Amino acid sequence: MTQSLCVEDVHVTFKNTCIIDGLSLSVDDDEFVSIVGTSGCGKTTFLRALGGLLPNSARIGRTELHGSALQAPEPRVAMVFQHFGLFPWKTVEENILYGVRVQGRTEPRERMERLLEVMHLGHARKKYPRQLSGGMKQRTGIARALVLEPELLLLDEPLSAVDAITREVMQQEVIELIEAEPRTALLVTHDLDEAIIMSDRIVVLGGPPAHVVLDIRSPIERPRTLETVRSHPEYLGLRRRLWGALESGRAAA
Ligand SMILES: Nc1ncnc2c1ncn2[C@@H]1O[C@H](COP(=O)(O)OP(=O)(O)OP(=O)(O)O)[C@@H](O)[C@H]1O
Repeated sequence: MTQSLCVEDVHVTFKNTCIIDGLSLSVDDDEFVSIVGTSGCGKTTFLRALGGLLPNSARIGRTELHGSALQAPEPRVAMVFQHFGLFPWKTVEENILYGVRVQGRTEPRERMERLLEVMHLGHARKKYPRQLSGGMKQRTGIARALVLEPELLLLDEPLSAVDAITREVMQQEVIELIEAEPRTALLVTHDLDEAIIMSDRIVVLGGPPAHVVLDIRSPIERPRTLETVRSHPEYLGLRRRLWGALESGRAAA
């Protein structure tokens, strides 16, 4: 496996408060890694550091994607946000194509059509975000990131604002998308089951300040479905280990 993302000794400080204290992580090409940790430990801050969304004065350390530094938002990296981040005055189709247009790239019409189809958004392509359910908004957010074919996909609790049933359906959809089109991805989630179902590897952060408590490769191989993961003999043991690490991360903070 080739290394895709390399994070070395990253520190983030806001107004003299240390939020991330020397975090290092390397991620292989096409590896799907989940980051879990108790509320406020610094997970979103870590993703924002990778997405180039923090002022350079707030962070030090090395963040590289395929050997070149990540310091500012760039086309190689796409982020999906918890609260969708859609432009209310643009239709589904316009939202999906926004990044492509900003980058001055040729519109990948065929790719967009395929994403509209797999994300069940074809019928809603001319609708505005106010006319969509939470699930449809987030499908649009995910399609907008994937249409860019990013080298690194950052997902910040993308499914936490949708109801439990939609969440499970979308977990499966995202798994299928990633399995059909492998991609290096980091997912921040509070949900241990979501992390287990979606990931090749799970990193538990303690804090603040954020630090790695456990970094574990999943014993449950792809292809994963909700069904096969929950009935897997290693599932409960893995869940217990993650839970223990979360508790110790909180205790040490
Ligand atoms: N721009 C900022 N200025 C000052 N403090 C900040 C800023 N952004 C985040 N913080 C602080 O950094 C800490 C970590 O926040 P962060 O959102 O990264 O945690 P999190 O683990 O993602 O939390 P949650 O799971 O609740 O979303 C918090 O104490 C937060 O108040």
